[in-house]
Amino acid sequence: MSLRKLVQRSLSLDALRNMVPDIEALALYSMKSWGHGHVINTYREMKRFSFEVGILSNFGYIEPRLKDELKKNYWIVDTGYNSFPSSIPGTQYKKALLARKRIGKILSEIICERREKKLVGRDLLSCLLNWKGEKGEILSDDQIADNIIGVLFAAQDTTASVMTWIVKYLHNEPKLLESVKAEQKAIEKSNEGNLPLSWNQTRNMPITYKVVLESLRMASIISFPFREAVADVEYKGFLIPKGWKAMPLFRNIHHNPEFFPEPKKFNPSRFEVAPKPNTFMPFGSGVHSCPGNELAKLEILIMIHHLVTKFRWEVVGSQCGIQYDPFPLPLNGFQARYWKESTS
Ligand code: HEM
Repeated sequence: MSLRKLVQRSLSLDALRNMVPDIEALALYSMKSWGHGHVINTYREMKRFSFEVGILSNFGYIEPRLKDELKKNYWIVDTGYNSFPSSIPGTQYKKALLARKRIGKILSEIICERREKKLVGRDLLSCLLNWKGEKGEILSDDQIADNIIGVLFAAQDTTASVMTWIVKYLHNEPKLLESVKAEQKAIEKSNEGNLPLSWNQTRNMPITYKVVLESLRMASIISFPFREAVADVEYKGFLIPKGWKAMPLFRNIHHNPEFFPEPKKFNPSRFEVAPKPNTFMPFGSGVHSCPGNELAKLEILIMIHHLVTKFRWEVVGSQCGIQYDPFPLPLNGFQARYWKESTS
């Protein structure tokens, strides 16, 4: 089985079904400190949540001590990976390189324990540990660590920036927020306010789901993927010679009025009709399309459920502007004050 298939399997609908209670617990835990009216950087909070979900899907359970170590070092890598590459001690880049080495050691410890105790699960690490190539070859600890870090990286900032945009879009559209709230309150009520969300409930949130799709379109946080023509390609009378780099601009396609009328308008109801093939590709397309798309949507829906049923929020400072981190984000990570719904 190819490595990609392995990642796909660990993130399949079947695997995700069992993760709903754990993701919900992580969402509630992440929102624990909200609601006191102090200013919160929404993006930073969403990053904490998406990181926790990433850890869950990669490892299932890991010892709190190792998780804390992993978290601490991952944040150092996160701060430094995009900084000026310098090996001078004390620079962000150098610190990130050292943290990456420490992550390798932490992962080796986790891998060693799993191998010794013969622990098996459906998480990505278990799948990687059990992987056998066509000739019976297995993955080295380094290869496993690279894959784990790659998936953690692909999972965190992407999902966190989409969630931040959603909070902003809902804030800008009070009527829409009311409809989403009504949908989610009805679910909460049917659970008598304290039962956990079920898988079926997460698959039956039509208004909220359309908000997620429209946010993915509007924000188009991955503007384009990198591709290379593997053969000469003729496209609309132009020749793209074999070996040339090509960048399909998803953002332009998602904002083309021919496919999405009034593209600058946030209008989830446009998704009542399925978009034409190859006009809506927030998770890419083809052999390298995102294997984490269902997990991303699931955690976003769970986050929205608790956000709108438990909190109200007010933006702090300017609402306009975008920053790149490297994905597009509302300026300053959407700073807002959050209050518990029941309190004034
Ligand atoms: C809203 C959140 C997310 C968005 C918008 C997103 C989008 C994308 C896009 C556009 C690609 C590139 C596809 C291409 O090159 O054609 C991609 C690749 C990838 N994504 Fe995501 N992603 C998200 C969340 C996740 C999550 C939660 C995971 C894992 C848990 C994940 C794992 C991956 C991996 C492993 C790849 C590389 C696939 C390959 O090269 O074969 N992503 N993602």
